[in-house]
Amino acid sequence: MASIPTPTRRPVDTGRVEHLTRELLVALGEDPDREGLADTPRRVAAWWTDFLDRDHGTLGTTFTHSTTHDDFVLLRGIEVWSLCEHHLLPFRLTVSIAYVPQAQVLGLSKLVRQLRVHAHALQLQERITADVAGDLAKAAGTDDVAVYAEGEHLCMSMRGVETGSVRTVTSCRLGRTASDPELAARIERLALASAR
Ligand SMILES: Nc1nc2c(ncn2[C@@H]2O[C@H](COP(=O)(O)OP(=O)(O)OP(=O)(O)O)[C@@H](O)[C@H]2O)c(=O)[nH]1
Ligand SMILES: [Zn+2]
Repeated sequence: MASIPTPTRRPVDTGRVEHLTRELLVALGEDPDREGLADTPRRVAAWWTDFLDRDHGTLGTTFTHSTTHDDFVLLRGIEVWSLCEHHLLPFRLTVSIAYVPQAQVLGLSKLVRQLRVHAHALQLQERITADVAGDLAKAAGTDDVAVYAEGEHLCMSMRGVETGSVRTVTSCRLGRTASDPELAARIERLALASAR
């Protein structure tokens, strides 16, 4: 499958978002000065800025892999929120991340931080899945990486086709997590278990 290019973007212009949110309220037929809405543009600008420009902390702590342990490490049940780039509505993901360490192991929390870097953006579920796998492969120096994500998209549950029960599952499997059927099956069984 062709990869989906990762877009770049500038930091949020908070003042402009505040101004435009006021305009949006007017366009929606509201009185932006009424009690209850007067502070809404400021709040909306603050949450966009916090969500998109958040500092996700230190990403790259690795440890030298000194044991004979040669099996995978798998984190499952990681919950993150992202935003659908088509409708600007949230989607919630439950994610599993697995890799087979080579010379180095990564600090476990760093896998979650890297996932949040990609989730806190205007996104596609497929792109998050692929980008997290690619970053992990680079950071850990191994191709044996698998990422599974199960998403509920509000653009499909609260509007549009209004199918609240639908979950979208995506995966990106690299190296032996795709080519070794026994390893692939063991990882997939665990990776999808938290989503059931
Ligand atoms: N592949 C993919 N599609 C997504 C994702 N999030 C939302 N979409 C889809 O983006 C599509 C946009 O379709 P359009 O026809 O342009 O927009 P729309 O008329 O609002 O579509 P409906 O949702 O069918 O009402 C929809 O089919 C959404 O379900 C995602 O993460 N990945
Ligand atoms: Zn959408």
